[in-house]
Amino acid sequence: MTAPLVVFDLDGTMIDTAPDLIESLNHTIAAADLEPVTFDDLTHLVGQGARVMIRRAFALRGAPLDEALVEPLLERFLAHYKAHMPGHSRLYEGLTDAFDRLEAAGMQLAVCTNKLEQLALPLLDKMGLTDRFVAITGGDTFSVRKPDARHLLGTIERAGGDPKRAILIGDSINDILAAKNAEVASIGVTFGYSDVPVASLEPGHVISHFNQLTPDLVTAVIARINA
Ligand SMILES: O=C(O)COP(=O)(O)O
Ligand SMILES: [Mg+2]
Repeated sequence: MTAPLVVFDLDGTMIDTAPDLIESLNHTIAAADLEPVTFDDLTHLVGQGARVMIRRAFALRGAPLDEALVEPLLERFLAHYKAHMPGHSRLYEGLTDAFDRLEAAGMQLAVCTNKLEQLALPLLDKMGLTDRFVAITGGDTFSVRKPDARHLLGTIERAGGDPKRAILIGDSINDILAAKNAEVASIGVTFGYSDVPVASLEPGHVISHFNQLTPDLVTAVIARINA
């Protein structure tokens, strides 16, 4: 039988990237004289990748955004983020111990993030995580991204997994909706960047620390969705 596959979101789930996202976004929008954003703002801005984050920051400030400036602003963001990577980013507590437990139980790990590949791949590398995963997909790996089911299903396919024996661990509506759209099990984490309580999105289960992420929990939440 196919090994169970545990698919992780990146920003706000495995890695606390908020300080770096905020710094790079503020550097970007400063070019248009927009006021800096805060962590609370970020929870409304993040989730659909850097391009959408920039667009949402302009909307937040009520500033018109000239379409011709979107790509130059994105380049400004990417250059700043890459130059400072890994910046202040840190793994959430207990993540690698959870990886060890899941792997020891014969489970495989993968990443499904809306972060662009050119940011996600080097960041995972710098955080020493790349070798853990059988597949890593970003917001531009396919023509669609979370919450579209095809992003998650494409990730599971690349990992050689089975959607009925997979689970997505994520912090935001894009994750939980992608899992629901794909009819894949899900676990929401409370410590990420959701602008609503993750429990209100009705994932299969909610955890507040990675010490709660055990092989038994993964097996139980997957079993429940197939019942
Ligand atoms: O960078 C984003 O906007 C979202 O990234 P995530 O899918 O890893 O949370
Ligand atoms: Mg996230």
